[in-house]
Amino acid sequence: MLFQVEMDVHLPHDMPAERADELKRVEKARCQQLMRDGTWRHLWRIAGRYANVSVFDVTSHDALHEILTSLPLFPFMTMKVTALCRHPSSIRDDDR
Ligand SMILES: O=C(O)C[C@H]1C=CC(=O)O1
Repeated sequence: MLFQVEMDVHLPHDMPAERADELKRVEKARCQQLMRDGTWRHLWRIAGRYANVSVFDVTSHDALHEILTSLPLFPFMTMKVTALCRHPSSIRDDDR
């Protein structure tokens, strides 16, 4: 099951820089682990914002919820989730 997830990051302005850097470091490691295993299919920065648009490939809604809520930056992000389905004109076999 594919889902588009738009994530907006809102780190508190008074968060110490070392704490923010550490959160970003562990978030990056987790993200790249999920990308390597095929769960986090796409990751794009939204130009001009501390936000991304991502595509996740998961087995269930519950699996997506578990992944998103366990991200290190989850407490500091707002997320918008959109279910995706195959477009009839797509030429990509893995778009499902
Ligand atoms: O930077 C972001 O968009 C937030 C988050 C998503 C991947 C990652 O490494 O951090």
